[in-house]
Amino acid sequence: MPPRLAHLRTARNLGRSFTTASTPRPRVRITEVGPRDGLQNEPRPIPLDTKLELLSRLSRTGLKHIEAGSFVSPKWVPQMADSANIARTLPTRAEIASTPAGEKIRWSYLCPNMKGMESALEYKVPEIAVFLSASEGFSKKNLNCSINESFEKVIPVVKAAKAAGIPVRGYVSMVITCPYSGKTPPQMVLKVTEKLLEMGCYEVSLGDTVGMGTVDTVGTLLKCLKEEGGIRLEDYISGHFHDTFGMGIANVGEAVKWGVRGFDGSVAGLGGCPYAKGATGNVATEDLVWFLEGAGFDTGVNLEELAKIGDWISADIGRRNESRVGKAIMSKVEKTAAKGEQEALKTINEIPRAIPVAA
Ligand SMILES: CC(C)(COP(=O)([O-])OP(=O)([O-])OC[C@H]1O[C@@H](n2cnc3c(N)ncnc32)[C@H](O)[C@@H]1OP(=O)([O-])[O-])[C@@H](O)C(=O)NCCC(=O)NCCSC(=O)C[C@@](C)(O)CC(=O)[O-]
Repeated sequence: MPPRLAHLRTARNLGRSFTTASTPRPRVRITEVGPRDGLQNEPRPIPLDTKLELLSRLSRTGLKHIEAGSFVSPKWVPQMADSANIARTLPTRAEIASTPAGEKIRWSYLCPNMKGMESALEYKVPEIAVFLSASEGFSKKNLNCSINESFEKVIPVVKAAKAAGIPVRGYVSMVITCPYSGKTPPQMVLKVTEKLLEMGCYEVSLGDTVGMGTVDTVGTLLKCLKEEGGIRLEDYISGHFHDTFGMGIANVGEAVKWGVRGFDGSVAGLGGCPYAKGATGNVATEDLVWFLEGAGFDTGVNLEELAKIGDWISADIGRRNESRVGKAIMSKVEKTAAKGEQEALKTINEIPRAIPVAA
């Protein structure tokens, strides 16, 4: 059998075993980045109340890892200037501390340096993320320093977080290609990823910041991390795919094939990066959940609720809902709305939750 078909057979077999009634479906980790990555690039100021409402609604979907804000310079990213208010307010709202299943929600905040870390410590945030680049050009644009200098800045941040018992997630940006430096060598991504893991990040999220990755380039990168770096992709790597070229979900599929079990999504596909012109949002979380559930995984996320949130936030901030799955679900809701709420819900629930890959 040619290698491509052999791979399809593996996927089918996986789909079958995942959907056997007696075996629990394997879990995937989803990090919702909409309130941070999604909103940080919005040109108009978004009221704090809208952000809090978004976080509150997301907390009721089953998502348990949500990026709530960013302790960065307000001159650089004005939209995130109210992150301290968010960090101060969230712990006062007991009703959104846990998912509907009772799991504690991990609100996370970006911290580029010790000044950001001071805020994280002041507000006792549950988690932080540090972010570096695999390309020198983007490092300069995004962090105003070289890759080596950015390491010097995050080492004390990670140390301080560990001393305070705060888990740290790492990001590597421009893992495939960079608008300033060109193609990123996978070995460079490996080097930065290894350093972040050695420092003590519990996982590293690989950012295809400009969404130019394809299944081939993503596969080549993951092969390098796995085979040259010996990194256990299922435990230590998440995929952070922007959907600028419409390849996001295809790249998630490729990453799943390589064993990656963590993915970032942004509700309604909100987003872009202030220092990567033309980059659009992440893979929409609705699309991610649909795809992963369809492949036999358990995301723990209520897709209908998520679709409603995507619809609401897009309308509220005046942008297009970029989630095709979200729009499809909402059109079902609208079409059946005349029949009453119960009927509408029944129709949504008819959408297959887990489509076996083998079907
Ligand atoms: C990193 C810096 C701060 C360096 O910025 P800088 O200008 O080199 O830093 P500085 O130390 O010289 O400080 C300059 C001013 O910023 C202040 N400052 C300094 N640090 C902070 C802080 N933490 N919080 C609040 N204020 C801060 C500092 O106090 C000072 O204020 P001034 O004296 O001029 O009034 C700056 O470049 C910055 O904030 N950049 C923003 C980067 C960013 O947020 N980018 C978007 C997120 S990354 C991303 O989206 C990619 C990702 C993660 O999603 C993955 C992917 O898709 O690839």
